[in-house]
Amino acid sequence: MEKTFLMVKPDGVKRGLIGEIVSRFENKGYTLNRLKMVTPSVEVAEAHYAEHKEKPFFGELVEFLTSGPVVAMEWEGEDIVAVSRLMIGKTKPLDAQPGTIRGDFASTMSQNVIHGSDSVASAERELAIWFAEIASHVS
Ligand SMILES: Nc1ncnc2c1ncn2[C@@H]1O[C@@H]2COP(=O)(O)O[C@H]2[C@H]1O
Repeated sequence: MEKTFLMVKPDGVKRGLIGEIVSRFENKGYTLNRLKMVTPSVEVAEAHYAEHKEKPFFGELVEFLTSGPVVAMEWEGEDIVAVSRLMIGKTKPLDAQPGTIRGDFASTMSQNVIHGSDSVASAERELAIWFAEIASHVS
């Protein structure tokens, strides 16, 4: 069974969307294996967004992710990586279809409520960051 890493970002937590987001994946039939609410350290945020290190918005990404508590989760289910990306919707607000999480709740590219791994390899890498190897840095 496939696993993925999903995270309610600080804006989603502040706006009271944890229950709504968790419900969508529960209603879909997926299994929530692990969940924790933490304010990420800069180290964890930088590790999570390592692939965007050279992007002009990297600093903004890290600053945003460390701005408050997030809900980090491991979910499991058939084809969950691809299906959860469909449920999350596109990053660009103009492309995010109504009915998707971002389509329904996000209006900007930078504060978009939820993160979901984009491949099985990313899911493994991100789950290791948030739940194992450097979990001691998550304060
Ligand atoms: N042009 C951009 N400006 C600011 N943030 C961006 C831009 N493009 C992508 N992002 C953010 O980068 C994040 C990378 O992964 P996420 O799925 O968490 O969500 C993405 C967006 O929030």
